[in-house]
Amino acid sequence: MSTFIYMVRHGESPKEGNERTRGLTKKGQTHAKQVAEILKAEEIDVVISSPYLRSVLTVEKLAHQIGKEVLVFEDLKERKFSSEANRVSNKELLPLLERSFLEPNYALGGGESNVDCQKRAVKVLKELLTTYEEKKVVIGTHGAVMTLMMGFYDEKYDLNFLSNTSKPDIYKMEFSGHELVDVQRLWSESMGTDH
Ligand SMILES: O=C(O)[C@H](O)COP(=O)(O)O
Repeated sequence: MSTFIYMVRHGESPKEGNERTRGLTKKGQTHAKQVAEILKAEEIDVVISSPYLRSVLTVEKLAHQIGKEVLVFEDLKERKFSSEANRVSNKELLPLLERSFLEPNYALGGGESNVDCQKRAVKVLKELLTTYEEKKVVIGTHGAVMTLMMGFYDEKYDLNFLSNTSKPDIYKMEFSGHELVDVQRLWSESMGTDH
């Protein structure tokens, strides 16, 4: 029997504000409903999330649908890009990501590198694969940390992959033990997304 990890990148969130506490826009709230609807048939066992509100809110509806609460893991938070508590603008983020995927140890002062972020998030993911062996586990997540977790198992999940993901997005990863055997995208862009 396989273990399934569903990476659910959060829905649309306001483009400004505190990284930890900004929630979902109206459209993002619709995204959360769509996520719950898509995953209804999957018979999910457990719903886990990054501590950031936009991520929790994207998977909360789904958790309640199966009679559970969202379990939050601090080390599943988005890569910390800088020392700022507020969102880094897209204009600053793109060159930072480009450099980070070429130089995985690169970080701004007060921020994390890709290597640091991948290390702490994959540690959690490995623990989850052991704790929830043969179960179906949803993880509410973010673009960079999700790509780094997926990239640990297959290097094709790189900056190009990240650039082609949407908000929200859903990837169903199938594991045999700790080995990744298959990935399917469950979100369809035709459902309306944010980039
Ligand atoms: O998923 C992500 O890329 C991060 O959480 C950033 O999302 P944002 O575009 O809402 O800032």
